[in-house]
Amino acid sequence: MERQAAIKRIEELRELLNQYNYEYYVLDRPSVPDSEYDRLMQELIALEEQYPDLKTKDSPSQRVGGQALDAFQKVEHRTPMLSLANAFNEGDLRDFDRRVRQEVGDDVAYVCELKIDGLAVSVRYEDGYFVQGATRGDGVTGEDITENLKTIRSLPLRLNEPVTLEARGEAYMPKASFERLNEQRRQRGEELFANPRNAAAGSLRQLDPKIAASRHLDLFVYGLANAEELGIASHSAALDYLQQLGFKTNPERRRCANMDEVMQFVNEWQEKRPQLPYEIDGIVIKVDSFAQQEQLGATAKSPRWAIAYKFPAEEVVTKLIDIELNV
Ligand SMILES: CC(C)(C)c1nc(N2CCN(c3ncccn3)CC2)c2cc(C(N)=O)c(N)nc2n1
Repeated sequence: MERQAAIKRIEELRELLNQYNYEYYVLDRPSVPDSEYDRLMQELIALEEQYPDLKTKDSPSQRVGGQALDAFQKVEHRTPMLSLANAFNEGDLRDFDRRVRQEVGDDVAYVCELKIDGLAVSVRYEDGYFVQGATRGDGVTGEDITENLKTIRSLPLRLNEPVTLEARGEAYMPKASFERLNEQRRQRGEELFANPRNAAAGSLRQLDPKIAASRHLDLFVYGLANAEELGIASHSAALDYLQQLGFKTNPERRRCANMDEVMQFVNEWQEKRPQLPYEIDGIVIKVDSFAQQEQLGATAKSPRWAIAYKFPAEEVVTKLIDIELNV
């Protein structure tokens, strides 16, 4: 194909592949079969090989994984990635609620989110383009896993607006991908992954992005590191904004007016947890208003405006029940 035609065709392919990718991996509503997506991707890769100078950093072809790295570079997080204090029962949550109200008064709302059992990551965008992704690490210094994160189809390579931001999220391996991967490893006599979290961590620590691409990881974003700079007033508004930009946010979040509604959400998801296509290990509860978050501040380790309610470990409970019932 001659150059002018190639320029036009590459542009068409990019638009199509980005749209199909968004429908399939973010909306979970594909409009074309995988075979069509793969065919167009192969055509794009061939044209970019014929005209390498036409390849751009947000091209969908970046998702199949490039050269293997020798090592991961270190990345200093501009804003530290804090930890979360844990709650193990309703009493702990009531104590948290009391401390919050003592500080900010009774007019407080919470946002409840499923606590995805994966690996916390930070992703930076400049003028709308994905430029760097890193693991949480120790909260201050993480590892640059940009090339591996590009293989996560629900991570936009370019946002719907040309904004500069840093988003935080949880990379995870869906249960189905985990079962398929362990079945493959079983057949090859390889060591199995104990759970989807370990599998996701092991996959993102691969130096060869083609291996990461083969693991079908996914990502939910759950926050902005620089929300106040962007003039956003609450956590709910930040999540809505992230969704508008093209990120995948978890749909099962709920804004609660008090701790009774929070407990309802916690109990509901403790029951419904097995039906989810991914593993969760609890519920994260956050004060919604950023002004109130500011008032509450953070300890050296974790915010005073958020807490993680941890579910009892699922597998241990079932094993114990098995032993009891099948003695
Ligand atoms: C921004 C804050 C600090 C409030 C925050 N921090 C989180 N985490 C911190 C501790 N993390 C951590 N990881 C490893 C070692 C120590 N802490 C792992 C992420 C969140 C994790 C999830 C999730 N998993 O679904 C979520 N919906 N919201 C979060 N929000």
